[in-house]
Amino acid sequence: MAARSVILGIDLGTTSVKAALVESAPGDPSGFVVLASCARAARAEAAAQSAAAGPQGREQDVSRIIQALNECLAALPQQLLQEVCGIGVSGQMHGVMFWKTGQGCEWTEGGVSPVFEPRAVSHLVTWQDGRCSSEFLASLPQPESHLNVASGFGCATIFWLLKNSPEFLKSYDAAGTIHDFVVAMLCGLPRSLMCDQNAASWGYFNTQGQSWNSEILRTSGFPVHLLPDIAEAGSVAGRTSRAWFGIPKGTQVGVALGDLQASVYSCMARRTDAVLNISTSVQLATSMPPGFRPAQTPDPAAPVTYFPYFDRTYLAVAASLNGGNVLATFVHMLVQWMADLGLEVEESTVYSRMIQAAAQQRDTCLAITPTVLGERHLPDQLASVTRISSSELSLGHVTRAMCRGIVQNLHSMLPFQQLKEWGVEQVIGSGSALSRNEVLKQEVQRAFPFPVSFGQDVDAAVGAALVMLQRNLNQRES
Ligand SMILES: Nc1ncnc2c1ncn2[C@@H]1O[C@H](COP(=O)(O)OP(=O)(O)O)[C@@H](O)[C@H]1O
Ligand SMILES: O=C(CO)[C@@H](O)[C@H](O)[C@H](O)[C@H](O)COP(=O)(O)O
Repeated sequence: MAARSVILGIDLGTTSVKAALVESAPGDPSGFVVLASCARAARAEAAAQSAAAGPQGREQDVSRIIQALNECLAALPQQLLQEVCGIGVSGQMHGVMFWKTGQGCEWTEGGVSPVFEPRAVSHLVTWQDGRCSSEFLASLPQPESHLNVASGFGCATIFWLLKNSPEFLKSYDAAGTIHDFVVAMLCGLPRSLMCDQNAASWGYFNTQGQSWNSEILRTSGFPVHLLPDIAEAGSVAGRTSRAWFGIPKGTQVGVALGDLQASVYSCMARRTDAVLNISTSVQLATSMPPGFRPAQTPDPAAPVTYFPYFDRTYLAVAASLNGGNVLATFVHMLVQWMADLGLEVEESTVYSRMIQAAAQQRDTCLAITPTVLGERHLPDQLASVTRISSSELSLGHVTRAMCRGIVQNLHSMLPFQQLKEWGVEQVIGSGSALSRNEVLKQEVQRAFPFPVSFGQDVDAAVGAALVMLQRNLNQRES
């Protein structure tokens, strides 16, 4: 029997790590089947390594993210892992971590299979980080890019560290996103490699020229030696330097992709589809026509931005900072209040009870603007609650209003009627915050003037695998 072509897809998200094993299935309408998948919460939030980051700092412990990745791989069927012939990796964009070349990890051979553990690495400063104030961002040089620079973008964070913790930066000679780090460790790359999807999410990257604004950065004293080399999205970064959870040594590993682009790749069946991803954050994306080029002078007040996709095409994206993290903040608040009252309740219990209560509460007059993190185009618009009446304060009312508020906030960024004018005919939902929340699904279906269907909850991992699968198939045809 011919060897199977199984591809492993990985998504290193902000809240959880997902992994999926995908195989080509010519007889299936989608052309592929998901043989197995796994998700593990990373619980990686950690105190900022630089005290100057203040309460707005948002950092994650890389060893906890890798631990969640190892748990996912260990939970996948061993006999399928042995058949893996390619690995696709995606993850939370914008964030930046640092490591020492050649010392970023240590491979331990003691267990069932070699695994790598992070060693000389920093925390990951994530896309939710707010240490860069508006004043600090205004002090930075003007980029030559179609995208503005916001707090939580890799280059902004590096500029902040250069000013506030210069000694910290001197400890490292490599940088990348968490998913670039995983690819570099799996392949033993001498230098960090990054595709344009993630480079654009750092700022100071020109997608037309496919290059960093090196001169602008160098003139400002930016440590340009830390910038990763650039490679095409969908290209191969290298081959695994060891066997890994039964996956053979020498397996091809793709250059790491953005989580949004990987989700879109797995969900968008037709160009007229829009993809709504609600995970820790929210993105509503639709593809722009081939040949489309974004204006090179971005409007900081514009709620819709253009993300590089594949083959020099772009996605129009309304990217809200406030998605599942709003619900998570509410849940954490309730758990904290109950602890203050002497009661101990599991977060999972709160999620299930609040969603159940809201499902019974089909409507509410309570109105919640959920922007606890502000928005990149409106950083000072924080969350608010209006139309509060004593009869609408149940857990069901508040949860229904929160779910509705998340969707309405997105609508205020990209009016759904605009999608119709762009030729969109249906919306595909993705992301765990959506797939695990019937009330959020109801509010999405109510808000959109089109049919809405829902993908899987490991969409970015499946998308990362499909990019590698398609590459393998193209290689065989050529
Ligand atoms: N037990 C649960 N029930 C319903 N929703 C949950 C539960 N746990 C987490 N969530 C939601 O899922 C979101 C995280 O989705 P996920 O896809 O894991 O994010 P990411 O891809 O950004 O890591 C959280 O922000 C929260 O809103
Ligand atoms: O914020 C934007 C875009 O600006 C998002 O696309 C961003 O990449 C993602 O929200 C982050 O990568 C986090 O993704 P997720 O962890 O919420 O899935």
